[in-house]
Amino acid sequence: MILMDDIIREGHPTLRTKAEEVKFPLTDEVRQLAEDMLQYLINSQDPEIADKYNLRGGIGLAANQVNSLQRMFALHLTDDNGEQLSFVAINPKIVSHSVENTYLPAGEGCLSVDRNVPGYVPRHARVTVKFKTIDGEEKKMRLKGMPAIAFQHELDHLNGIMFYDRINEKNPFADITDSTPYE
Ligand SMILES: OCN(O)CCCc1ccccc1
Ligand code: NI
Repeated sequence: MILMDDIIREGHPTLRTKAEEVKFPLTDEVRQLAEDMLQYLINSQDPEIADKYNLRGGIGLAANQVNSLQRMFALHLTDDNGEQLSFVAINPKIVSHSVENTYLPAGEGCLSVDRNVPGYVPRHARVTVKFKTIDGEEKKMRLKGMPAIAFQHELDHLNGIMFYDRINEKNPFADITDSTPYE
């Protein structure tokens, strides 16, 4: 099982390296890693397991964060309608997005960042995404709200981008044009 010790922290070069397309069919090793990443999120959201293994709660986890350059990330969260989203996105792409932006008024955090970095992180309010599942199935989804924000946070990781790269340096809480806070 993935533990906090397996999650690399800022300063580790893999966080700034672009992940490579995953080849299908998946090797057993890549499949296992994908499953372990999703399991980490499920464990981290279970109070007993998280407490027992000292896991930081997360709704997403990208391969870079466990020192792998496979182009995939796991998401495990409930959307605005209470729908459970739980999947590994392999070779994910944003195929289109809204002009409108959004951001979390409380800012963002990251399992690979052991400090608070205040400021608004501008994200597309709505995204249409494509990816393959562990079983090689092509998926196309329209996301908004927290799922949209999380998908973009994870996809950034696959491109070596950290959430604070997107915060306005001069004024971290500057009004983000064309945007509505996600509250
Ligand atoms: O990359 C995953 N991660 O570091 C865990 C937190 C993910 C996250 C996603 C959206 C908004 C805030 C935090
Ligand atoms: Ni992160």
